Amino acid sequence: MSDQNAPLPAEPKPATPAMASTAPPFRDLAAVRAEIDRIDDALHDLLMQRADLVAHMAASRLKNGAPTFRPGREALILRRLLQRNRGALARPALVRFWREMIAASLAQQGNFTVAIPAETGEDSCARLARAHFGVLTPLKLHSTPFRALAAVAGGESAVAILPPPEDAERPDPAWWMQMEAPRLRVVAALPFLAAPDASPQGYAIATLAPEPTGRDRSLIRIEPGADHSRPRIAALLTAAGLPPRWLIRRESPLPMALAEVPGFLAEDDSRLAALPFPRLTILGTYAEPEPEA
Ligand SMILES: O=C(O)C(=O)C[C@]1(C(=O)O)C=C[C@@H](O)C=C1
Repeated sequence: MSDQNAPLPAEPKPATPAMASTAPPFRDLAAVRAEIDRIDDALHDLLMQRADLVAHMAASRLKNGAPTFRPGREALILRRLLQRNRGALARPALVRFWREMIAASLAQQGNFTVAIPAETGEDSCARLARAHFGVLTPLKLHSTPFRALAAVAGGESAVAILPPPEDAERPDPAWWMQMEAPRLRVVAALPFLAAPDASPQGYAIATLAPEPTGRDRSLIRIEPGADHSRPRIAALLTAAGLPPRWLIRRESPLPMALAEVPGFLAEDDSRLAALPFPRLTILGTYAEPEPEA
């Protein structure tokens, strides 16, 4: 037997059937479509099983009164799937499918609406809310970000999606300056799939306890002292082991700064104790977004 005809070493077995090649050598269109129908049936069976499990979880009080919306758990699900994603399925498509699926299971577990401030523009909160909570989740429009926050604080909506903070001076206080923390907390940065150095296009705010995911970021609001310029605040945070990814400062109606720092920051974190600011509030902690490509 020549080398050419020698039996080939066995192909390494895929770790799971899902990782097997999905492009068998079909010769005619009808055969490919029959295979697609077979896969659709299998997917549908699994989706029904998933929905039944969620229904069981909701009905059996397995969650024991815990909130329906678990942004940390959602981030962990998506991270795990993105990690195992292979072949032709694009990462944005994968995230799209699962966001719709998760939105469906949120809807299954009770009334779930998203509060957003009325606005226009391509990067609007409505577009982010649709991308994150799917096309069927009801969006409730409010005249201002504060009213959207009040709807969440009052239990009318489960979550608000608000625009990213900007340091441009405006007559009105920004939402982050008046947000009632820790009752309200930033629980997600959107979109979840983003360029590694991109700033979030919006934030999700809810009345939830923080949940670490292993790779998180935290938002801290600082009421600075007289000698705490923006560079000085950045230097103090860095010296304390909390180098800001970004930092903004507003002067009106009161001097206030907001910093995003890497990691999951708890109220009792020793790094906070050393900081000399008159007041510091953790506004939230959330999963670091995953890279698009
Ligand atoms: O794990 C839960 O607690 C669920 O409610 C299930 C589920 C999901 O569909 O996977 C739905 C909503 C939560 O935000 C997180 C996860």
